[in-house]
Amino acid sequence: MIIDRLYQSVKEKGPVCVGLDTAVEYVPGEFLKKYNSLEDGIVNFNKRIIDATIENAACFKVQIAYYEALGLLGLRAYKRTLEYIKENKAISIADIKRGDIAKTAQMYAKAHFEGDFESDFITLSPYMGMDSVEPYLEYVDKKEKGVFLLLRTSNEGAKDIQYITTKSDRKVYNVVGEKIQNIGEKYLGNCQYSSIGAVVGCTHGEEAEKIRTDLNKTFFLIPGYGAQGGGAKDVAAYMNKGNGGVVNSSRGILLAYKKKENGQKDFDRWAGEETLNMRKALEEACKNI
Ligand SMILES: O=C(O)c1cc(=O)[nH]c(=O)n1[C@@H]1O[C@H](COP(=O)(O)O)[C@@H](O)[C@H]1O
Repeated sequence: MIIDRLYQSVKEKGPVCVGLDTAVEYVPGEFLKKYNSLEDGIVNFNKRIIDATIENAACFKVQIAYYEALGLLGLRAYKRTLEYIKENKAISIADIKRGDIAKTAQMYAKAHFEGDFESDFITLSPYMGMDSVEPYLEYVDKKEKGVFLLLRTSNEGAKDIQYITTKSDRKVYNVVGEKIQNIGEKYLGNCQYSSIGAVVGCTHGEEAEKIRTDLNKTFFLIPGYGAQGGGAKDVAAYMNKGNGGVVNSSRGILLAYKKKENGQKDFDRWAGEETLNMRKALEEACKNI
C-alpha cells in the first residue's frame, strides 16, 4: 500500500510536505532569464527546490491550479515536475481537489492515476457524496495509489458548511470523517493507517483531539502551516505522536528566500533551510503529545 511508503518516509525524513504551488512571480527573474522558455524556467525552479528539500521532505504536493493557469506550457511543467519527483524516488501528492458524479470521476481517476499526469496520491472533495469517491478506490489496491479527502479545510469559510450541526447533533465534518474512516478500513496498510487519508487544516483547533481519536486509522494531510498562520503547536494535536500525517507548507518554503538579503540568488538554499527548521519544530512539538 502507498500509505506504508508515506509512513516510512515520515519516519525517515520527518513530516514536512513541500508544496510546489509555483506561481511565475515566485521564480526569481534572474533565474528565469537563464532559460529559453517559461516552461523550462518553472521546471528547473521546481527541480532546485526538490533537490534542496528532499532530505527533509516526506513528500511533495503539486497544486495543479498554478500550472493550469498557464495553459499547455503549465501542464507540461506540471507533468515534468511529477516525473522528476518520481525519478528521485519521492512521493507525490497531486492537489487536484476533484469531485463529480461517478462516471466523470472515472475519467479523473484515469487522468491522474495513469498516463501523463500520474501521481501517487490525489486530493478529492467528498462533499458530493461517497459515490463520487468510489471510482478512485480500485486504483488503491491495483496500482498502489492513495487519496486524501477534504474533511475540515483550512480556510475561514470552512465554517459556512463543514461546521453545520446535523440532526444527530454532530458537525458535518464529524459525519464526513466517519464516512472516510469507514471507507478507509478496507484499505489499511501494514502501518495502522489507510491509503484513504483526510485533509485537516491546522488553522482550526476545535475538537482536534476528537478528530484525531475518531479517525485513528486515517492519515492526515495538514495544510495551513506558515503563510496561513498555522504553527507547530497547532499541528501537534493532529499528528498522533508525530507519525499520523504530513504537514504542507507551500509559500512558506518557496518564498523563504524573500526574508534574506539577496536571497533570490540562493532561493533553493533558503527553501532547504526552512524545510529543515519546519521539520525540527514539528518533531519537537509532537514529542510532547
Ligand atoms: O487540499 C489542500 O492541500 C488544501 C486544503 C485546505 O484546506 N487548505 C489548503 O490551503 N490546501 C492547499 O494547501 C496549500 C497551502 O499553501 P500555503 O498556504 O502557501 O502553504 C495550497 O496548495 C492549498 O490549495
